Amino acid sequence: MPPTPPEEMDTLPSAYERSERILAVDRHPRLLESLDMLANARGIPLDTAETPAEARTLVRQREYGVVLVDMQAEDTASLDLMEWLHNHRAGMDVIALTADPTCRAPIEALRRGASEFIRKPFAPEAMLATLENTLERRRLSRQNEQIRHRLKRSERLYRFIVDNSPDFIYVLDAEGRFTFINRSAERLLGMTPDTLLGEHFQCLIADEDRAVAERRFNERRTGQRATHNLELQLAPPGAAGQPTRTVDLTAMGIYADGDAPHPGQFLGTYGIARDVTDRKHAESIVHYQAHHDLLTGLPNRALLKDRLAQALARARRGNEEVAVLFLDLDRFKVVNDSLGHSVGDQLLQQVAQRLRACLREGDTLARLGGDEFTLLLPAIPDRPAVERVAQKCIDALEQPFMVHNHRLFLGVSIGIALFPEHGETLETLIKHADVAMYHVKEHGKGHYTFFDQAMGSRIDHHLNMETGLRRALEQHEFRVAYQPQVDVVSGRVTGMEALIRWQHPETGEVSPREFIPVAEQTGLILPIGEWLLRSACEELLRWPDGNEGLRLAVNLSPLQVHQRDFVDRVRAICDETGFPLRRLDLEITENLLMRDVESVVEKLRTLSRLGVTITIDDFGTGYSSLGYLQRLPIHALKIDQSFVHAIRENEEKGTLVETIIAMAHGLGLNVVAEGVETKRQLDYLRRLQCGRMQGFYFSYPLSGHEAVDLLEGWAREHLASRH
Ligand SMILES: Nc1nc2c(ncn2[C@@H]2O[C@@H]3COP(=O)(O)O[C@H]4[C@@H](O)[C@H](n5cnc6c(=O)[nH]c(N)nc65)O[C@@H]4COP(=O)(O)O[C@H]3[C@H]2O)c(=O)[nH]1
Repeated sequence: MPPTPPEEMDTLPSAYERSERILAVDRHPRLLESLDMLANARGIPLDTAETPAEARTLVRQREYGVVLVDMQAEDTASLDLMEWLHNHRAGMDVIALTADPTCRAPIEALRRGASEFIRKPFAPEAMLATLENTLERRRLSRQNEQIRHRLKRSERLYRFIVDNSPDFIYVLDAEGRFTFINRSAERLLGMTPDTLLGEHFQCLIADEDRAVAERRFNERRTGQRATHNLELQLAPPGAAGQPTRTVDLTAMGIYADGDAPHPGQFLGTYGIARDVTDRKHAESIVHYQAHHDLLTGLPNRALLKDRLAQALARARRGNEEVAVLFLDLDRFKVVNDSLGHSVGDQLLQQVAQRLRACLREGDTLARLGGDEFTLLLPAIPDRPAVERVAQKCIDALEQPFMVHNHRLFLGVSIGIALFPEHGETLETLIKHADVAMYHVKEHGKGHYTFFDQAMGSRIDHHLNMETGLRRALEQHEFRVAYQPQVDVVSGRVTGMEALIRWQHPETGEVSPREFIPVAEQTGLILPIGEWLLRSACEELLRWPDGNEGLRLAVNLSPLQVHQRDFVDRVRAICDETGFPLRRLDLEITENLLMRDVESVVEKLRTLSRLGVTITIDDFGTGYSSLGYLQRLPIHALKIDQSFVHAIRENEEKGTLVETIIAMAHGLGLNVVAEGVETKRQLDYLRRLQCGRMQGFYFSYPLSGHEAVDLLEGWAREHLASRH
């Protein structure tokens, strides 16, 4: 409940300035008459009474300031009246009139409550002067009383205001000890003002602010120059472990004035401290939010820019190099789209944690949004040092992540730009690191690379690519390459994988690794994919007799499968071209199974019933779930080439191939190994009973004519080996 202020200041009685009434008590009417005339002439209101009893009645009815009482010798009634008047109302003046020439009567009158006496007979002027003096004295005394009363009220009002001020109001003596503290000390510090009186102000200041407080208080500034807006942390004694409070403080020196014994002497300090803890806290939250990514707690783009600007300034002064690494997670989007944002968020938090562990003090890791991170390495000694950090990040993210019981595989592509070699400004460096990263993405992901001017701009590149792809469709710049798939048991070519090729009129052949991602992002993969399927079906049917059993493997983008009428489209192409569905092998990636599983399963089942076989491509690199595999009408797993290549490099990784093959056999699936390049790989895979293989060891992807030649050659060899 808010404290209530003291009542409004008393208003003065309205009759204050008016003359008070006088009562004259005398048994002689003539005297009363003459007194009445005198008073009237001066404007003094006067009543008269001839007996004490009449006087008592009037006093009870009206308020009189002065009562004149005539005293007769041996008259106890008038003395009793005086005593009664004195006791009846405090502050009433009783003036005794006496004809007694001795001191006895006046003394007796003063003893019984009279404040003055007038000896009879009296001159009218003397009587009037006495009356007026008495009235004036009474007026002054009342006025004093009123002023004292006002001051008291005013003092109470100011004390109320000071004590109930939300601010901490204090006065220090010349040595810095508290001589006054208002009650807000209790709210602010949890201490009563009494416990602080006499204590030195430093007992409230937090250690780190003591020096600055000492200096500022010692300046003893006053007037316009007084200390304002000094921010101090308070850590009151006995509040150990409590969060400190922050105050915004003013301090004004107090000096003795000209009338004092030592004018100009420093007497102490007066000031106000306002509790700004909550405001500071709110400010720091706002500041934190403005500079950090709230999901991972990492610096955001704004803070990164700030740090980068500082690093560049320092590097310029010291002739140093700075590295900016742009990191983009591989396969994150798939996880996020399929398993939901909660899994995606936790995954990002784990990624941030792992990346943080790769850094030294002074490095800045920032999240720029989505799955993009930027790493700033200030003052790097040389390129290999940057390469080591990049590799460390790649290795750190290569290990599987566990989120909600999902074992998830990510990877990271890193682009690097160096100051000053690749850019002088922060915008250029970030842009070039981004371009380099994009370059990595297009060339196989999971690596790092330094920026190169030849990479051009990412946006230009993307736009040019998109325009180029549209034109390529219209101008028939695509063609199909065929790579044989070999059954190593029978030694025959059992199938051909159709791979798209783009012959760019200006730049020559463009790798599908470069343009397929753009085609997928722009949706152009749909017409391109259909074109490839139709063209390959038509072409295979034109091949010479004897190839009727040859299967056609075609890569499908998830976008194609997610089309509502996907099954009808495949069927229509086979109907129109006359290519039997049972010769078609559709290669899909594991990532396809991340979204709309039910509908994908349904479509694949329909195709499977029609004789189409389904192969999981790049197996082992994506989000693998055996649970899905069991539910799907899959016929084969295609081991990703990275595992096959690993056979050459390191036997240990080769065991992964072993595991995949064993697992596939366990599920009753065929296994195709792709990217077989050496005899050693072939032998190793053969030992593991991998039946089908594909790779440069057998053949590079070929044009249609070359493929036909190859098939004829293999057929001859096969025949020869049989005879
Ligand atoms: N190092 C090495 N590489 C080998 C070897 N044997 C084959 N390759 C290459 O490995 C890729 C195999 O195709 P993929 O894994 O489906 O990977 C394909 C596939 O994901 C995509 N792609 C190609 N054609 C199409 C298509 O018509 N549709 C879709 N959706 N994607 C396609 O582009 C990727 C790259 O295709 P290509 O550049 O043709 O690259 C082909 C092929 O030329 C070997 O022994 N060693």
